[in-house]
Amino acid sequence: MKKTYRMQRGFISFLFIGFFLILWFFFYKLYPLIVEQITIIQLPQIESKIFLIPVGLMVFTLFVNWSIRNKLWFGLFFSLHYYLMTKRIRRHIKDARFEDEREFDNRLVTLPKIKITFDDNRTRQSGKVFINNTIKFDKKLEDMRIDSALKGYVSERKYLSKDRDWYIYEFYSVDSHKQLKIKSASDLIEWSNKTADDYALRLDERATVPFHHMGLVGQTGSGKSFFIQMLVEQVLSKKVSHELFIIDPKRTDVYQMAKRTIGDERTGDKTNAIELIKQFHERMKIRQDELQDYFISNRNKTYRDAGLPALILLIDEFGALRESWKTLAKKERDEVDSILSDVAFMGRQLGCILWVATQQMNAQTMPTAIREQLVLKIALGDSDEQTYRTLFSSGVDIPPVQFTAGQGIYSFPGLASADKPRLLTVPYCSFLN
Ligand SMILES: Nc1ncnc2c1ncn2[C@@H]1O[C@H](COP(=O)(O)OP(=O)(O)OP(=O)(O)O)[C@@H](O)[C@H]1O
Repeated sequence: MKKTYRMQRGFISFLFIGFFLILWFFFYKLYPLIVEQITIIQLPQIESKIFLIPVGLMVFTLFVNWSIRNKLWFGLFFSLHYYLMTKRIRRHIKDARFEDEREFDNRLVTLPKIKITFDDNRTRQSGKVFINNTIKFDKKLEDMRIDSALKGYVSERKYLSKDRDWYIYEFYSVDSHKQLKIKSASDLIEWSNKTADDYALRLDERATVPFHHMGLVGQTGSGKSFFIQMLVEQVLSKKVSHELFIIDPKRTDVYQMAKRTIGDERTGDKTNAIELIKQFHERMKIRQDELQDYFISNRNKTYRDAGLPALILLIDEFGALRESWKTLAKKERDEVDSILSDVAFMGRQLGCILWVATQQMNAQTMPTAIREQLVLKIALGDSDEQTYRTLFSSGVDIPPVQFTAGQGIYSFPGLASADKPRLLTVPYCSFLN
């Protein structure tokens, strides 16, 4: 087994303490007996306590050292926690056999420096692990995950610090990812209003995002319908009267909910999906004309500044819907694609927002022109590699967590990049059942 310098120093310290304790014991218990027995020569009197001095000093030094390293000034529980966490990570790094070159086999290793910071030192629900980036370890650290060393936590994202001196692992406690349960629509609205304004949505405890084009993926049972319904509830509760257009080709829960909440006129299924999309596009064109003058005199402003509500087009099961268009003439298919691309491209500033939800995503099910504009990206439950890569980015780093219904990952500019999405834990809205 590999030894580290720190282990060696600890070993020597305890050897030192043991040695002086034995001396002390000898002069305290045995030596007086020997003095009594041996009468030929007069043995000197030796004060046994003197041997306790180096022991005391050593223990004191070790304690001070430990306290500084584990930040005892934050309290004993904090220190113990800090100590155990760093110990596990150090062991993890050591076992990853960083020194695998044969020639080092019988040498001691120095592990990279490790620091841990918590966002809140008392609750310690989330924080960051910093691992020093040294030339010797660079390549290994780059591939290393530390999840198995984080007991009770999951590592969410990993990146190199700006100065490239540290590898940073953000982590969250497994407990803090327990799902919030919301019992009524009014509780949902109250919860949402704590962080979201009239043009924003609250996704989970940590994430609140302004209205934007959204790509949502999730297999059956991933909680996609619940999530959509939660968003719709929020949109409809706003003081600004936003308008929703909802297409659910399979007529599932979302369709029923849409009919109930926004009425038949703006609810579609497979049969009238294209019609509704065109209708939405018409509304966008009207708005474009309306806002033309406004935009000329108000640069860098959006529909919001003009006091207009958002128009949101939600298409559920987009992959399946598009598949069903295969039977249409090519011209017609191209027309719908170009309308949707137009909405995706122009809509944001005009307040014509596109939400597409689908089970799987690949280059065939989702045209690039649309996909590239889906700024808010969400994957609920476990998805396949291709779906993740298509939705987020080809080099996406997925946290190794088993997602249950309502859990997943998201990216949004400024909150989490598409390379390193963050964990999302959607509250469970029991009233939707
Ligand atoms: N946020 C959540 N937290 C906990 N459980 C959830 C959450 N959302 C959904 N669920 C549970 O998961 C089940 C499936 O959810 P939902 O119907 O939304 O999935 P789905 O992905 O739309 O699947 P389907 O395509 O079959 O409709 C629900 O019955 C619900 O009990």
